[in-house]
Amino acid sequence: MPRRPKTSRPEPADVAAQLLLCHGASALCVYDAQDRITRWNARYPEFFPEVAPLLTVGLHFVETVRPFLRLQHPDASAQEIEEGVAAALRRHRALEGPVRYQRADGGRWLELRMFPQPDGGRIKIWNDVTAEQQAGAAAGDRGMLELLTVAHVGLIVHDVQGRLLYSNARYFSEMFLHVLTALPDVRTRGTHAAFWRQFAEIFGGDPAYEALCGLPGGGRLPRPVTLQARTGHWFRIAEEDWRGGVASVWTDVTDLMQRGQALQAAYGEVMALNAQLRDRAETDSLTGLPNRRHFESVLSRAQRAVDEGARHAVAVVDIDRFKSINDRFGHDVGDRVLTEVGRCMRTALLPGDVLARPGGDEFAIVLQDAGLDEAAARARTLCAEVERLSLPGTADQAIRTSVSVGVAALRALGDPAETMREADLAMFEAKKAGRNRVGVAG
Ligand SMILES: Nc1nc2c(ncn2[C@@H]2O[C@H](COP(=O)(O)OP(=O)(O)OP(=O)(O)O)[C@@H](O)[C@H]2O)c(=O)[nH]1
Repeated sequence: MPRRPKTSRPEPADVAAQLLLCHGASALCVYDAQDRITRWNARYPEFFPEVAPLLTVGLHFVETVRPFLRLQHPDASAQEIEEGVAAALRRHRALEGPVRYQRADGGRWLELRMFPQPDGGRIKIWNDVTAEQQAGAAAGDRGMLELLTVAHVGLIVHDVQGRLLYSNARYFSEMFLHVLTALPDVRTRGTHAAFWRQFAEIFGGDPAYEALCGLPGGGRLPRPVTLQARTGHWFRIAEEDWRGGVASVWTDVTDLMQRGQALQAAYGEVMALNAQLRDRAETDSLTGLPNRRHFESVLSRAQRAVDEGARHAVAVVDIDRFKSINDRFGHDVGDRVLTEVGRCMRTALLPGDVLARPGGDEFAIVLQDAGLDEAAARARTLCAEVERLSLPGTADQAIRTSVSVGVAALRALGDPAETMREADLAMFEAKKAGRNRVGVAG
């Protein structure tokens, strides 16, 4: 469905007026700050026939009251009429909540609402509630409707033909405006079905609103929906069958949604912190390599893979005569040597190999996809790379170092700790044989 251009957005107050201009069931009259009539809809003169012949833009409120009072009180003096007019003007200006009254001529029962406008003027809306008032059975509903007038939900009821029957002040003054500011043309479409149809047209393409587009003929929502108006407010809308028509209840859930989002953000932060803690618990802080704990879980995984047919080997690496580096250059330089040897070996290994620093000047490796020969060859590469490493010790003296390595192959259904001990022994053999070399277990 094509979207309508949203360039000529009406002002909320204007939209409010438009809404009632189109809803046949209500009379609407707009007054400026000086209580002069600026707009009205077709129902207004129908509701107030005595005003009809006078109606012009700029007609003052009191001019609408005077003829009515004269009609109702033909024997009243001019002063009494003027007192009545003044009282009516005071009520007009002081009106706040909805008022339900019967016209003094004994005709319609009306429910009057006033919506103050930013320019100091006001919109007055009258609903004809005669039928409801007269139906004895409706007495209970009336109480309920009065309750809903002050409730924190928006309520709108459409009759069996889909025409607006009732809307409480909250729905109209607060909630509907959030949506209506985005609806450019409500004038020609007054029914419930038309509302949803237009709603779908405007918001089509947005998944939250797509659900609404699927309504058959704009009929009642099959289940409640929560959606965000273009103003940022969130609404939960639930619709129920009501005497052949539809009752729609709009609840502003902005607060709830914002709290939910804040909660979700906090949950995300906690999860990120947990991940950080887990990382820290498994990382050697000096070299950034996996620590003993991490290595043990990698070793167990490698053993399980070998049990299932893979070929992996392990290696134990020990820096040669590391104590003397510490003694000659200090502990800080010793630390840097550990870090650099670690970095050098990491670069020399294959990406799938896992290099860890379990502690001291010792490293441990799981060599992926390697039998004993392959493992020994990769270990010899490590020795050669570390031997080439040159690190600044003092101003005039570079540090050269080497490593001794022991390798062993993981055996299917074997004990990985036992294999590590074998690699350790092979490393000691390499040390005994003169260092800077590889010992092979078995
Ligand atoms: N700078 C530094 N030194 C450490 C660290 N952990 C252990 N060491 C030192 O590393 C040295 C290990 O020495 P050994 O393995 O006993 O012997 P070596 O000097 O390496 O000699 P060989 O192993 O026989 O070649 C000890 O002096 C420890 O104090 C560390 O985190 N930083």
